[in-house]
Order: sequence, then C-alpha cells, then structure tokens
Amino acid sequence: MEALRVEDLWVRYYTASGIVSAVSAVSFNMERGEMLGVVGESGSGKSTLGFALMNMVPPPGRIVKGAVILEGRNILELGNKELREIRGSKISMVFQDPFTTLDPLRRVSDQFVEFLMEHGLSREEAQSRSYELLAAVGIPERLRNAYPHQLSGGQKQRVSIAMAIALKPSIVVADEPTTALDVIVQKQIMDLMNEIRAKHNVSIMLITHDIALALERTDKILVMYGGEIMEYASKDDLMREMHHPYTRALFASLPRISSKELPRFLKGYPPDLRNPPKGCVFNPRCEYATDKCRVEKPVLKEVSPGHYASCHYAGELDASSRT
Ligand SMILES: Nc1ncnc2c1ncn2[C@@H]1O[C@H](COP(=O)(O)OP(=O)(O)OP(=O)(O)O)[C@@H](O)[C@H]1O
Ligand code: NI
Repeated sequence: MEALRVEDLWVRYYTASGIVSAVSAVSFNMERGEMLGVVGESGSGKSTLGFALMNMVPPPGRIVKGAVILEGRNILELGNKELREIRGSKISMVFQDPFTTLDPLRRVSDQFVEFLMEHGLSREEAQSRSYELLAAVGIPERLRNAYPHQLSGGQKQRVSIAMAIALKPSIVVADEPTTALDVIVQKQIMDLMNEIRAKHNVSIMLITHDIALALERTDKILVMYGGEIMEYASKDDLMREMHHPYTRALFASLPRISSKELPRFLKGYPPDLRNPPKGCVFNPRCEYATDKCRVEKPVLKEVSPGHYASCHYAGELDASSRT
C-alpha cells in the first residue's frame, strides 16, 4: 500500500549569493512499512528533501513546484492549521541533534505531555500515553522527569523517537539519526527504529551519508546527487546491478574487508548548485561522460521493473566496471 507519493518536486534557496537548486525534479513513492534509505554526498539535497516532505523547508528555501501526496492530499497545498495537525500525526521527523526536538530547559515528561495535549489529548491521557511510549523506547521510569542534559545521547534520541511516533504517523523522516552516536548505541537506535517500523507498519525515510548503514538497514535506496535522483531501486536490485556511474562510485568507496583492493574514491567535488553543470549534473566527474552528457540532461527512466536510473547509458554500461 502506498504511504506517500512525491511528484516532480523542486526546492530552491534564495540566497544573497544566488539561487541554490537544492532539489530538482524529484519523484518517488514510499510503501507502507518500508525503510527507504536516502544516500549521497554532503550537499546533495537529502535534508532539503526531508524537510520538503513536511512542507517545512527553512527560509530562504522555498518549494517552487511539485506535490507531496499523503493519504490522497497534497500537503503542499494545505493551510497552516492543517499542516500543524498533520506534522506529528501523519508525518514526523527525527534529527541528528535531539535538541532540535527537545527543549534543554524543560523536563522530558512535561514536553512530551504538552506536545500530546497540543494534538488534542487530555492531560491524563497525555500523561499515561507519554509514560507508555517512553517505556516502549527503553527509557527507565526514573528518567521520565529528567532534564534532557541528564540523559545520554542515545537516551535523548530515544525520547525524540518516542515523540515522533506518539501520534502514530504513517511516515517518519529520520535525518542522520545515529550520526552523533557511537557504534554500539547506533546499533541499538537502528534496532529500535526497525522494531517500530515493523510493529506500527510505519514507513521510515532514513537520510544518511553512511552507505554501509543504508545497505544494512533499508529495503529501498534512493541515490541523490546535485539535488537530483541518480538511481532508485530496492536494495537487492541495486546490489545486483548499479545502473548509474555515480552509484557505482559511491558504493565503491565502501571499504571491502574481503578484498585486498583499496577503496576507490570519487575524484573532484560536488557541483555548485547555484550554477549547476549543463547536461547531466554528474558529467564533470563521470568517467563515461560523452558529448551528449555535457549537453542533454537525462531523465529518470525505469531500466527494469521498479529500478530507475538517470543516465543516458543506463543499462548499457559495461559489466567489467560494475562494483
Ligand atoms: N539554509 C540554507 N540556505 C542556503 N542554502 C542551503 C541551505 N540549506 C541547504 N542549502 C544548500 O542546499 C543544497 C542541499 O543541501 P542539503 O542540506 O539538503 O544537503 P544534504 O545532502 O542534506 O547534505 P549533508 O549530508 O551535508 O547534510 C546545498 O547546496 C546546500 O548548500
Ligand atoms: Ni543533511
């Protein structure tokens, strides 16, 4: 069942030094209960896409075009009141820094209760529901009334996850939720998110620059570069065959324990999105680029069922270069 559909989404930042095309022509959909990984180098537009799904792109950013369809409604067309209702109850967000959600000066339980009351629960309901949720994410009873600074990084992230799922949204956007945590806690938090995904049938968009994490944890992967989708497929299909040179380069940078090969890194830099390259946005760094790539922008095409790539030569690249 479809949980969310994004159609031809464009987001720009209007800065003093120019207009940044942060997300361009992005379309995809999310199924109920799946974990979608959004990967790509720094500045590829991952976080902007996440914010756009909530219609919450921070200024000077603006969604200039597109639709985000959630339960049959385009949330980009809703008024502020309806948006406030939808955020949290239908779609919610977890950030790298839990203080984005948590006020450091107020007790965890007070914040939680207030948040639930804002969404229509009575004080009693809010109290019992918040206790229930904090217990479910593994916060011990003695820490309910703590201040955020009295919690560890992992515990703070557990509280933000509890708040994100409190109103049973169908989509949770998690932007680098474990990046600030050490490896062991990272695993615990990802296990928790996976448990929540399965139990509540919620779709999770996992935004991460950590390709190994995406490979380990997701069902589908969306590869972004220069604000555009380069490739989009189920993880298994992608592992079988990568159609876009950027995807191959990105995944080739993963250290492989089994091989003696040194990891290959992508040469050059991501594009300046105030002035993106003509033709394919990846062409200046692409080892396969032809004159066509320097002039004509490829469109995202379905190379095999459910497997999309935005490359003029998708499906034609030689097998020997496959990673
Ligand atoms: N508030 C802002 N004002 C101006 N430009 C911005 C702003 N936020 C992001 N950008 C620009 O938009 C583009 C996409 O940025 P975004 O943060 O979405 O990328 P990202 O993939 O999440 O990167 P990272 O992995 O570093 O978090 C970049 O070129 C970035 O410089
Ligand atoms: Ni980001």
